[in-house]
Amino acid sequence: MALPNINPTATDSWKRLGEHFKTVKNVHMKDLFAQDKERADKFTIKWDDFYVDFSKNRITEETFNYLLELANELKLKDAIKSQFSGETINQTEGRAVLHTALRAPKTSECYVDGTNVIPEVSQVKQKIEQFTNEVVNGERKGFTEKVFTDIVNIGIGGSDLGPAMVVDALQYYKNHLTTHFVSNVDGDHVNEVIKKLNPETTLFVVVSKTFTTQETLSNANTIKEWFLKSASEEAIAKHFVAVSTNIQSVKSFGIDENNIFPMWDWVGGRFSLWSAVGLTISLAIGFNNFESLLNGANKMDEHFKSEDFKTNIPVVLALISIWYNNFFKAESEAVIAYSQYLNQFATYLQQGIMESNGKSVDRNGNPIDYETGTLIWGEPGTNSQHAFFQLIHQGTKLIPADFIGFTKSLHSNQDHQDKLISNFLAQTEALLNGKTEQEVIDEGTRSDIIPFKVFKGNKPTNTIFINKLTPESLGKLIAMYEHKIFVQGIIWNIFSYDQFGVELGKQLATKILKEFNDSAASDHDSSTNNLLNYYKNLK
Ligand SMILES: O=P(O)(O)OC[C@H]1O[C@](O)(CO)[C@@H](O)[C@@H]1O
Repeated sequence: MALPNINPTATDSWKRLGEHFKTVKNVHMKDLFAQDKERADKFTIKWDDFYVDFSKNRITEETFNYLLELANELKLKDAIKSQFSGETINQTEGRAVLHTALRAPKTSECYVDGTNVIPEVSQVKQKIEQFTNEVVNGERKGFTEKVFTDIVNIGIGGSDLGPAMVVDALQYYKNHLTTHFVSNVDGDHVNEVIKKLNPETTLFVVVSKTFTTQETLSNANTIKEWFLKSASEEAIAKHFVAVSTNIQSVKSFGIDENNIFPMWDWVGGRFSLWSAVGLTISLAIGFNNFESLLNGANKMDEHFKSEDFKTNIPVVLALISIWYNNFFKAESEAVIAYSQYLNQFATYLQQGIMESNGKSVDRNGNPIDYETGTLIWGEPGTNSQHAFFQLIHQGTKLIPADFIGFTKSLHSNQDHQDKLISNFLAQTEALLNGKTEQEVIDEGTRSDIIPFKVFKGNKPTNTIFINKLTPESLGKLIAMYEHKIFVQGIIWNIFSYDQFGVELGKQLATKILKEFNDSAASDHDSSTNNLLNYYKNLK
């Protein structure tokens, strides 16, 4: 069964939402709260250790019902079934989309082309577990019989961002191994990392689904050359491992067959941290913690699969986001985590969300005349309050924001935690209520600066309050956003799992690279010709 293929704007619920929008677009949330004492309770989902309050949104019960109708009219339930059952929903690449199978229990079944993939997944997990234990316990050693002290993950995009974000987010749970990430083809990146390494005690994890990515292969080759200055070719087998679907190319690179961790083409790069792509995560925090991360994601999968849409966290967040994107025409969304550990979370989400849903043709290949995709950005609170919150509070743009916080901090310092959470709560309250002119006057403000101190409020936020940052709760949080991406792709009638948009730049870069040794460039547009020649003369 293919995915439903329905133009969302042609549905009754979309039309109803359009009419309804005219009646609520100027309503102030402050008034909605005043009119209904139960509003917060009505628009809060409590699930496991998650408390998701979406009441501070510019929605009424009617809006919410229309949005739920939209999900039904677009056959979201069927689409979810198609995804989880391994159908080829990535139709443009002819692949299933099954990152959920990577975190499914060992006893479950999931078929791709008639084969249950779970046993293979379990085998690779066992390999990850054994390898992790051997490295962490010091049984596996380098070429001079010294134990490993450092791990370098060499990858880019989905082969870097997920592992890098999770290792950083779960650093509290880390063991003695020091982890490094090399991604950019900028040689300064790899060279700065190399400066910190001892070849005798460093393990290199080359992660590339395709094993054709220019950045990753360049970095891996540079590191190999550096390594071979102090070690023999045979030592590569002890120090280099790879994660890829392209076994042949990994072998040609010189990596021992036993050191290859396979993955499958039904795992999209940006959804791959749950596979062997997460090897660096497992090495950094231990296999048990890696497994807890996967279990957390699986709990969110179950919630997403079975929960009524009304109380289904990813579905509700996706629908609200559609409301702003397509009706209020909000262009971007901010993700503000009140945890320094989630410093890289928005950067990580950018690939997942923008590579998936930055599309402008529908599932028939026809141009779309409605907005898709959302610009995602954010930094941790409270730092971001001192950076860009001015624009969210008093700027002209509507920027819906997710506020993510944890009721307990990992280090026991209640004073800091209380201050952090007071900011977390205060900001969404301020964004909701704003400050009226009268309130500014009552503060005794000088009359000529009154307008500058008024806050309109009515700025929407979701509050995602989680008990504690653990591998499991992080797994749930990441999976929550993955499913939000899926729901939005279904509603927008686009294919979320290809990324052809990254190819053109790559092709042109390959062409330009060859031209650096030619005579003056002349077959590009005049701007590119000039820039290219400018570089050639100065490099
Ligand atoms: O793992 P690979 O094959 O090296 O690809 C890295 C990244 O490149 C992309 O294909 C596009 O830039 C991403 O989707 C992917 O995560």
